[in-house]
Amino acid sequence: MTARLQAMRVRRVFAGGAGVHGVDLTVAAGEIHALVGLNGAGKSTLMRVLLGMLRPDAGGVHLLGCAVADAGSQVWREVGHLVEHPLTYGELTGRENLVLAARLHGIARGEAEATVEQVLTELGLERYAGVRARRLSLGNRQRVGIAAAMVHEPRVIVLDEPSNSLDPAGVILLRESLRRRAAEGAGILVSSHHLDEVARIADRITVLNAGRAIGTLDPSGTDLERSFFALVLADDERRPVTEGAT
Ligand SMILES: Nc1ncnc2c1ncn2[C@@H]1O[C@H](COP(=O)(O)OP(=O)(O)OP(=O)(O)O)[C@@H](O)[C@H]1O
Repeated sequence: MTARLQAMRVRRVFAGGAGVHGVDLTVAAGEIHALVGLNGAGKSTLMRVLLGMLRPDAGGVHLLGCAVADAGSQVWREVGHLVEHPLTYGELTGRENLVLAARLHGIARGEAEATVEQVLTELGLERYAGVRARRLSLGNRQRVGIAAAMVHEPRVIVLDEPSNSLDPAGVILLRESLRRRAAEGAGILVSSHHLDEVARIADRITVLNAGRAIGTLDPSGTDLERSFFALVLADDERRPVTEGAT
C-alpha cells in the first residue's frame, strides 16, 4: 500500500485537555478515507496537524513520504485542502480565484486557464464563474473553495466537511469528482457528519471520539448510524470522565 498521508501517534492537546490524543491514520493512494465523529471529536484539529497548520505535541506526519515539517514546495504543490472557510478573495471572481489557486500551486500560466475551465465544469460553476466571490451564495462559495483545493490535481486531498452548505446537486458533483480523483491515484481524507453520504463515497471510515481513533465502520454495512453510536457509547463508558473532556 502506498501511503499518500500518514499520521503516527499524533497528539495535540489544548489547555483544558481537549484535542487529539495519539492518533494513527493512513490514507493510501487511490483511497477515500472518511473521518467521522461528534462535534468536538477532534476531526478539524487532526486535519490541521496533518496539514502542518498546527504543530503536534508528539508524533509525526508524513505527506507523500516526507515529514510534514520538512515538506517543501515540491510536496505542497501535490496537496490540496479545504479546512474551515473557503479561502476566496471576495473582490475576485470565482474564475480569477481559481486561476490564482492554480498558479500558487505551480501550474504554468499557459495551462492555468484550461485547467480552471475544467474544474469549473466539474463542479457546476460555469454560470457563476464571472461573479465576484463575495456575491456568491454560501453553497457556490463552498464549491469555489473545493475547486480551489483540487484545481491543480493534487495527489493528497484533505477536505473538512466539504458537503456543508452544498445543495444535493453539489453533493453529487463533489462525490463524482472525488471518485474520479481517487481512481486516478489521489489519496483523499474527508470529514463529514453525514453518515449516508460517507457510506456512498468512502472506502474506509474511521471514527474519532474525544480525540482518539476508536474504531472503523464498514461503508457497505446496513445500519451505519447504529454502529457509529454503539462505538461512541462504548468508548464514552470506558473512558474516565476527566480524560479528554471537551
Ligand atoms: N485553538 C483551540 N484552543 C482550545 N481548544 C480548542 C482549539 N481548537 C479546538 N479546540 C477544542 O478541541 C476539541 C476538538 O475540536 P475540533 O474542532 O477538532 O473538533 P471537530 O471534530 O472538528 O468538531 P466539529 O464537528 O464540531 O467541527 C474541541 O473540544 C474544541 O473546543
